[in-house]
Amino acid sequence: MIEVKELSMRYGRTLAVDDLTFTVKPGRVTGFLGPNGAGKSTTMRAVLGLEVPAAGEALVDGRPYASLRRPMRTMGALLDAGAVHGGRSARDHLTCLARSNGIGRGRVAEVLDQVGLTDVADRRIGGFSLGMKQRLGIAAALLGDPAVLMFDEPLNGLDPEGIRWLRDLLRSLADEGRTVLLSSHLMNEMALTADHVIVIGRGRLIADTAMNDLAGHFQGDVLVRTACPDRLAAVMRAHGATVTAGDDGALSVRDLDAAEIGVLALSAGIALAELSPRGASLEEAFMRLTEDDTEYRTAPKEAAR
Ligand SMILES: Nc1ncnc2c1ncn2[C@@H]1O[C@H](COP(=O)(O)OP(=O)(O)OP(=O)(O)O)[C@@H](O)[C@H]1O
Repeated sequence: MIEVKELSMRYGRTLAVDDLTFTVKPGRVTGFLGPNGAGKSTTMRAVLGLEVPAAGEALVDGRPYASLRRPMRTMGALLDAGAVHGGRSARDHLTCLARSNGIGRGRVAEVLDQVGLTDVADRRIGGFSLGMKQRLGIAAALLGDPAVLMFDEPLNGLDPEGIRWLRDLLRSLADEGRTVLLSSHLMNEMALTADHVIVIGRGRLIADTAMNDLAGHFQGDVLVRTACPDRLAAVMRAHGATVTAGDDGALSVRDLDAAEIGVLALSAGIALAELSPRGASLEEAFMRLTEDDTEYRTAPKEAAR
């Protein structure tokens, strides 16, 4: 379990993380989402004890990471796949890590196999692609067989096969009862990968919710077709709707629901050819969540459900 409690982090005058509280629970894949600069990496660095909080704390299995007796056996993390010594082979890199953390050599071959790097294990890391370095970083995180795993943007640099592989790996780690946290600024990637999502913007919590519920919290639009679109649009606008006309003459209507639109059309004597409520897409939900932090801060948190 990872607990972030009332955490604030500063870089000079920048408040990178602002009174952030959330818990990452075992047995599921939790996505950590937010636009660029939202504070995801800074929060993860705080969890690893790499930065000192201005306020609050971050705990791994109830303790600060720095105070863990055998940290690699408790939590594995990948923050920056590029931060490895290019002159070594993948096998040497993992063997050094294993030795300095009291982990048996046998684990090196196991994790190389788990991430699909066995065939290139004796090549210099300097010649690895970003995707291969991501796999190596994930192997290092898995080395201590930890119950908690945390990855910063692990999908970056992976090809479609690599992305599928990582999704399956994260799923199986969560199914084994481990705590899995991964960050991304891409909603669609996360939608396929995570069960639960924590969304932050400008260092503040915006949502902490099941992935399936995210789009449900946002009303989509209503698609309306009629032979008199201009007249109907004017009537709906007069009743507070936001109306956009598509190229095909269909109207996209927000701020009125389908029943209200039906009543307005009837009272104006306008026949409708189609009236279809449409749900918001996850991408749309994410954009709307993060476009204005304060407006959407009332998005449901898990504790309130
Ligand atoms: N070392 C640093 N020195 C100064 N400011 C920093 C530093 N690291 C991050 N910041 C600032 O802190 C804020 C949060 O950055 P952070 O990298 O944590 O965001 P992020 O959500 O991980 O973004 P991205 O998706 O772009 O990686 C940003 O305003 C960023 O400019």
